Amino acid sequence: MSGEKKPIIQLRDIVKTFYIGQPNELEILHGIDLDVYEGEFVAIVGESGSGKSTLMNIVGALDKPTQGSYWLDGIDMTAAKDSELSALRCRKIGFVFQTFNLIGRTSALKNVELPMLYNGIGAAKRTARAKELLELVGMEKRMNHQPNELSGGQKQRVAIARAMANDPAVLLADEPTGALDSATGRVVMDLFHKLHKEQGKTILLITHSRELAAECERIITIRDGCITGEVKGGMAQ
Ligand SMILES: Nc1ncnc2c1ncn2[C@@H]1O[C@H](COP(=O)(O)OP(=O)(O)OP(=O)(O)O)[C@@H](O)[C@H]1O
Repeated sequence: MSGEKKPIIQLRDIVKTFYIGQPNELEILHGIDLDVYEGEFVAIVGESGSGKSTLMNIVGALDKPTQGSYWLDGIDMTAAKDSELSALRCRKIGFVFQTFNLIGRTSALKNVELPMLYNGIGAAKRTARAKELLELVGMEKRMNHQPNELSGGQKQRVAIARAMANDPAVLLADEPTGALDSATGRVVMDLFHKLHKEQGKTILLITHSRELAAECERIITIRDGCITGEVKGGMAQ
């Protein structure tokens, strides 16, 4: 139907159990249902150990649920073979981690080019897009610097440019400001707002910060592996 928003992420009855040696198993997620719509900026909050990263790993196709179904941008991710998942991850998901996870001993530019290299994009196009993205995040003057020559906030801006490289369906950010002081965290959060507003990016943000979560459109609370609350944030109309 026209005017209706398209769900980008659809999770149904997601259960995740970890086997910690026979006969013990630990059920961490107990039947999560969640829809995230195209262009939404959603925060996931919850106490330490509540299952946020476990859920993110499933959404990011880094891990499979024990039970339930997961559709990403119209693709049944639970039916995808392991051999297909890495290509899907590369094209559909942009990851931003607390600890940046940039490749050392290579430039910011090459770091941003890397996901495009994996995606089979030619050298000239890769470099041009990486430069554009570094400009978008205000890092064009540092494109030849290696990660160890950058501040934490600068590293995170490069990591965000890298996450955007293949124009993913969704940006997954797991505590992206967790290793930054509050002023630098503010710059990074403003960058997510910019990508959301100007590029219409769908963003799923895990944060411990209730203040940052309150800036998003929707705030989902996870407690002991269940979604226990959902409220509109400051950005919601
Ligand atoms: N591979 C694993 N094997 C066994 N237990 C695990 C595994 N991964 C996570 N857990 C357990 O699952 C629970 C949820 O962990 P998770 O990392 O998802 O929490 P979180 O909400 O992201 O916490 P934090 O905010 O501290 O990062 C924890 O009790 C953790 O010990």
